[in-house]
Amino acid sequence: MNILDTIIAHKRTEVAARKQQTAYKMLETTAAFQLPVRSLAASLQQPGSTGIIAEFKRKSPSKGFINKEADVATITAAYSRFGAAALSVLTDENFFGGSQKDLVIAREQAIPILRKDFIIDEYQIVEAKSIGADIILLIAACLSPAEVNRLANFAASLGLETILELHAEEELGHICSATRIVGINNRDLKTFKVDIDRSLKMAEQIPGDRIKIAESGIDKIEDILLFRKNGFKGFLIGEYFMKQENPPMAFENFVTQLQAQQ
Ligand SMILES: O=C(O)c1ccccc1NCC(=O)[C@H](O)[C@H](O)COP(=O)(O)O
Repeated sequence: MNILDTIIAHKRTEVAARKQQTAYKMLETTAAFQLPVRSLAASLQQPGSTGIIAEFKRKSPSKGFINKEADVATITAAYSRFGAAALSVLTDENFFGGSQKDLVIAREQAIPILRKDFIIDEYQIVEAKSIGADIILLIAACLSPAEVNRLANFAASLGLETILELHAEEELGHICSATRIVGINNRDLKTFKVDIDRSLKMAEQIPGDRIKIAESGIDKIEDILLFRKNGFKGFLIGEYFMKQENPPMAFENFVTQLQAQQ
């Protein structure tokens, strides 16, 4: 089994247990469930948007702990204040040290929030809405095209947006009408290998009416400028900021330099 298989096997057990604990109907009663959804598509297309989707990430299977003591309120507030187009908050506990509570805290910010997790079941999408997420992620490497279609349409029925994440050409068939936003992950989730050119190699094959996001391994202004030249509107960045001694300051400096190049 590769790491992705391990994560998904664990996720199935986790979701089954949570379904026993909290019924769908209960999830729909939270205050966050009623909150208006903020659009990632709109945020990324706003003139002058940095396009940065800043990820709050304490640890990862590839790196172990990146920033064990990171404070979600402080860091997400700074990301929002200094110009992130959206936030990504990991809610997986076992492999990424995240939590649903982190997302609830980050929801104080006025920008769209991605629930970054391994979604395999409608229940997790209702959960995402119940904690205030605006966007969910569907990963082609662990879902069939029919599952992506079903889950993305279900998310849309709740008003949530979906990022469909691809890594390989064979996954292009997962794109469907409900997946308007397509991310290309430069990281192979089965081997952890990062190839920053992966997004560029696949860019041309993504239909022109989709909003393209480059994900993982981004640590330079030049990367973003090159992605933009190739039609990308969004840039998902986690580790680069989270591993710095002062993630808010690192983020502010990065955005200042980026804006100087615009
Ligand atoms: O980051 C990992 O090690 C990882 C391992 C297995 C599955 C998913 C994984 N990461 C999810 C992501 O794709 C990233 O968190 C996201 O794109 C940000 O990447 P980075 O800027 O390189 O932290």
